[in-house]
Amino acid sequence: MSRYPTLRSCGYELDRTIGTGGFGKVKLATHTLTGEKVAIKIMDKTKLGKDLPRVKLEISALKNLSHPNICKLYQVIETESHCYVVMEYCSGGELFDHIVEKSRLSEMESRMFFRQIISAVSYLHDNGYAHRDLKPENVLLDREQNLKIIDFGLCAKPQGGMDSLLLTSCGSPTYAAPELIQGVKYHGSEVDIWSMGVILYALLCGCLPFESDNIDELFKKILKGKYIEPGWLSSGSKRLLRRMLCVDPLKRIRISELINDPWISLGFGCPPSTKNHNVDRCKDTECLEVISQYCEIDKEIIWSRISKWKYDSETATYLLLLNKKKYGAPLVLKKKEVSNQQPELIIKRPVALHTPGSENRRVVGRAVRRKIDEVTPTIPAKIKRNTNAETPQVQPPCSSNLSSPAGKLISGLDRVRKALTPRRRISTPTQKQPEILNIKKDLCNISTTVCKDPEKVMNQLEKVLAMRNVICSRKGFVLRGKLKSDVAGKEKLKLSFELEICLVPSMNKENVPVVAIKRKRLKGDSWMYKKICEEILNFTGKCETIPE
Ligand SMILES: Nc1ncnc2c1ncn2[C@@H]1O[C@H](COP(=O)(O)OP(=O)(O)OP(=O)(O)O)[C@@H](O)[C@H]1O
Repeated sequence: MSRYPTLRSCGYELDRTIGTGGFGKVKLATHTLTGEKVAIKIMDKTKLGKDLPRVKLEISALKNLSHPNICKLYQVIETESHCYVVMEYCSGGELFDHIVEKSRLSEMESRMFFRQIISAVSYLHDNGYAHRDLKPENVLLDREQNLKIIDFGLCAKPQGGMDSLLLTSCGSPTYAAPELIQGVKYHGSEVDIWSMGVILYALLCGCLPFESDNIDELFKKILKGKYIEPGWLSSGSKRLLRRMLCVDPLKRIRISELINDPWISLGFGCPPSTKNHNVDRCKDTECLEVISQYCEIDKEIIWSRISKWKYDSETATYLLLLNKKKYGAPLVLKKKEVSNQQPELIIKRPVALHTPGSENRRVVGRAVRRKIDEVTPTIPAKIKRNTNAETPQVQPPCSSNLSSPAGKLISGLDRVRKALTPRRRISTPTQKQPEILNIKKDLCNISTTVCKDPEKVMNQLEKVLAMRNVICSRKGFVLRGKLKSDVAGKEKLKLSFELEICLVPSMNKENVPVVAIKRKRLKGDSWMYKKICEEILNFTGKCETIPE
């Protein structure tokens, strides 16, 4: 029995947990109708307490924003106890993982990522929003290395527009602008520019400009605005960093100047795009046709419903089809076997979020109407025709080419993987074999070792972590590490992460798989995690030579 039956009845098959945040878990799932992967943020409303407004804010911001570098919202589902936010799945990991992987990025690579951040933040500011929690952990990457900003729980939309001043102090201390930590009134756009300066520094230097374990020390450093400029930085990047990390917000570079800074355009020949990007809100007749054939309802009727952008099942199906079209997948909607279950497109309407205590007669009235809606199908789909039939395929403009050299290589490796994989990984504590990676999917946060024995790598890892005072627990080939710190006599979790020993199908004649380590930060201090990962990466190169 699934722990989240609502998600199943709403047409989502849950997979593994891919993240943990302050509000709950983020799970990978499949939208069964389109077969597309999505990320679902699962929040227990009874545990949200005073954070409920933050969740409301995040949802309302995501509903208003549509930009290629902002994580897309597909659907919001609410029950009595839970709130599920279905989003675009970013399979490329956090931008932070790239810093960990490479220690620091080249100027060109940093520029490539940073231009996308500028494009998204400029769009946000143009639409009256300030993010207020920009940091590499809140910047994810999709499968094509497109950057996606997440976590809008601290964003602000000042009523009087972006020129009005804000007062709430928020964000992560290491990325916070001087005016924010002083507790004075500030402009949301200016604090975002400061955080972007910290991000650019982190990309180029692989460390933070202002750092201390002691919060008072950290604040002193931020207020002084003095940081080390490593010798490898170009004069252009140094100049730009100084303009972004300028203590006086009035002298700090503006987003319009940032877009046109010469360092930003170097090698690209033009500034980052700041076009209005609302492409997902456009009417796509091909996708509508697919839905129309599935439901046997006129396209125009369907569009009249979808264009209301309610972020219900219809919005999700439409946006996911658009997504498929973008990457050239066939536009098909899968029919579920007809049991007593409802078709996916007929789902319960989401119930509006409400703050405890705010109930009044109007809300009760709405709730009654909602109850009626819940039993009224949104699209009366006539699905009782062919049970397993699929809608006619609409050929996308460019199908993926499996006969290309890259396609052949991937399918070849896939065969090796299949030959080596005992169907599915048995994820029990007594798991005998490490997971065999699917190199088509699992590309990020993996380091290969020179060792051929998974058990030996596991033992050595445990030793390295024990030397760093990391508390480890092992389940099969997964090692969960926890680092605790003492805050005013109380033990607090500083960091938790997971390391998994996996096998990568090798391309040599013998087909002997390579032992690799897959890493994932679960919670806590990213920069502490980076230090531990650096030791692990260092160790992976020599684990054959480490004495027992
Ligand atoms: N769309 C997504 N695709 C892939 N992974 C995601 C996605 N959204 C979130 N994650 C993962 O889940 C983690 C937690 O997500 P998020 O930061 O949105 O949660 P939160 O509860 O708001 O966290 P916080 O306590 O930082 O505010 C992220 O760091 C990321 O690793």
